[in-house]
Amino acid sequence: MKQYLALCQRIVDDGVWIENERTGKRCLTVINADLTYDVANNQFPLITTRKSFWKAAIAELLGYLRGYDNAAQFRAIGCNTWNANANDNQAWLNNPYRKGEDDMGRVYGVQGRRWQKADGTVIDQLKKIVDDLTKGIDDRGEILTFYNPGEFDMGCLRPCMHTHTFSLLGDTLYLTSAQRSCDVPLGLNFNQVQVFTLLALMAQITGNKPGQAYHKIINAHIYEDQLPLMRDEQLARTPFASPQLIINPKIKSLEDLETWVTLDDFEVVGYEHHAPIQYPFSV
Ligand SMILES: Nc1nc(=O)c2c([nH]1)NC[C@@H]1CN(c3ccc(C(=O)N[C@@H](CCC(=O)O)C(=O)O)cc3)CN21
Ligand SMILES: O=c1ccn([C@H]2C[C@H](O)[C@@H](COP(=O)(O)O)O2)c(=O)[nH]1
Repeated sequence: MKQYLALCQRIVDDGVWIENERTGKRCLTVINADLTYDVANNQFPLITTRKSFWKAAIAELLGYLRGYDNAAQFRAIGCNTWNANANDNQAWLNNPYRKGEDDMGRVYGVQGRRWQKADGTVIDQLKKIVDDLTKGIDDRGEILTFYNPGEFDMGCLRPCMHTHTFSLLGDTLYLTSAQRSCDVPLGLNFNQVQVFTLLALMAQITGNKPGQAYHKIINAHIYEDQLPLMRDEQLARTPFASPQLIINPKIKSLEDLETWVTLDDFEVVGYEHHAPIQYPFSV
């Protein structure tokens, strides 16, 4: 939590105003932030200086791992975060690849589970990684990447947290997640939860112990219309201690994640938080 607040404060103190053409808004921006989450000791990095809707963040991650490509699929498992990008962005609405209401196109999990090869076959990146880690193999290329420049024009948004690299030292699993662009008040609140949960889940289903998760962010920003709430409200609050994430131990395989897992299989204990803050969202 302290590292999150330190990043917010750094943006407020040292950020540079940058015009963003896609959203038509200015963002206060810094370059490069490195966050570390202690998954080994279950220090769940949930924001405590406002109420965090962590279940939606885990649902979003679950949708990525399942290869979802439609905002209705995300809604069905308890996540509303893709409605606006799928249905309210004019550039995507005009895009001939958009297949209709709620379609997100070839983003995130589509690339992770069904990366299209030139010969017509597909690559399931996640399955290869799970199979290797289960056998104790780290070939130094256990990389799940959603970043496919050849298909950017076929999706509603380029992936922000785009590459997850897994590493094994003995039977301890590490994760390094790379993010090119980060909406710190809204997106990072979710992304921290996702990096932590991804390592915890992958360790659990591959029979390894979780170690640390490293989250590397390139462009970290606060949109102009979010700044007063962050500077004057959220940053004035004193954080509480980290809660813990409890994952149903019956989740034992990738197939479990794909088939029966729901948000009821995740629980947070010891979550003390301040009042909610509703930040404006930019499409
Ligand atoms: N401008 C922008 N920021 C983002 O963080 C973002 C995008 N766009 N587009 C793609 C996804 C969607 N994400 C989102 C979208 C909405 C919320 C959001 O509204 N969160 C609220 C409440 C969520 C709820 O009630 O479930 C929050 O207070 O955190 C968070 C992340 C993250 N990503
Ligand atoms: O997981 C996510 C997804 C998106 N974001 C934010 C970062 C930016 O504010 C926008 C994406 O805009 P681009 O113009 O494509 O950079 O969404 C996030 O923080 N986390």
